[in-house]
Amino acid sequence: MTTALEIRDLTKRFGKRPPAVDHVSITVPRRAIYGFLGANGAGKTTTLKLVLGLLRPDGGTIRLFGQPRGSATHRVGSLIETPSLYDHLTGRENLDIARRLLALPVREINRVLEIVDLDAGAANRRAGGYSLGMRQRLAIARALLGSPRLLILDEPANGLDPDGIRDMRALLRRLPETGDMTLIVSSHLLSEVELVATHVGLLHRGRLLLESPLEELRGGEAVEVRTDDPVRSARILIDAGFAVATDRPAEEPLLVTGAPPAVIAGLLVERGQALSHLASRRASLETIYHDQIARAA
Ligand SMILES: Nc1ncnc2c1ncn2[C@@H]1O[C@H](COP(=O)(O)OP(=O)(O)OP(=O)(O)O)[C@@H](O)[C@H]1O
Repeated sequence: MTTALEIRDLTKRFGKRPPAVDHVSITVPRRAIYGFLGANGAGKTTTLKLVLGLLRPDGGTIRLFGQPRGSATHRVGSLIETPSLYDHLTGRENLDIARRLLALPVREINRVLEIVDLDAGAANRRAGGYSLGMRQRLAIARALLGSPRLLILDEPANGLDPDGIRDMRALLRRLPETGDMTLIVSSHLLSEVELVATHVGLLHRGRLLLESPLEELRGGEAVEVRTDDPVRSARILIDAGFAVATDRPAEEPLLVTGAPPAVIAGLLVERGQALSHLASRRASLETIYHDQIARAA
């Protein structure tokens, strides 16, 4: 069995508005770090809450490690929205409450503290005095109690300063190495996801626009093109079936995907466009993201 999470045709409506999650199908392979992307309101949190059983779906199925969600015996750890901690208790005491509820041995606390890199000094201080980054790490430590095989983190880097973001990145990279663990990380920070994810899924207005291993996605080259008439050049390229990023500042070169540089140059020159710059660039997740959103519009 190689799939940690398999979602088919999942739908969730709130009242009479268009569905927040609209026939979404997602496959997360085991041991993946799955970057779940989408703008604010795309439906990421709703999807994750459905996976966790915090909301009831209107349609569709969710399977965890090959079993229907409700009967899955594997523990799923999660951090959804801001961590709720007991501020008057120390980090260690916060973990101990959760540990008792799960009937786990005391040594479990040191294990998870070590993974999230909270040292004894920090663990013995009151959580109320923690920085946001430390709070996030403590909440992740709590989610790791009992060694869940699937860990779901909703925007774990939200609100963190650059140091906090760097620490979180290192932690996310480390997690799958701590055991047979699969990670789903929702985020709108594309550059962050790019640095940690093995797979990405892109949600847009409740629909899944794209799902792919990150490497496959980035395999496509992006080509920068500058001509004396970028609007006309873009039209020529789009009409020829190539993707042109449409949301870049006018002074930036056009960014084209879907063909090698020579083909793009050949087409533009053939159509009378004066080419002043042509450079090949590895497509960033940001380019791919905006390209996909533009296609869906
Ligand atoms: N409990 C609720 N009642 C009504 N509408 C809701 C509820 N929860 C979410 N929604 C709506 O569903 C849509 C998707 O929201 P969701 O929070 O899942 O998006 P998201 O991708 O997680 O965005 P964000 O990054 O802002 O958290 C939004 O239009 C939101 O207003």
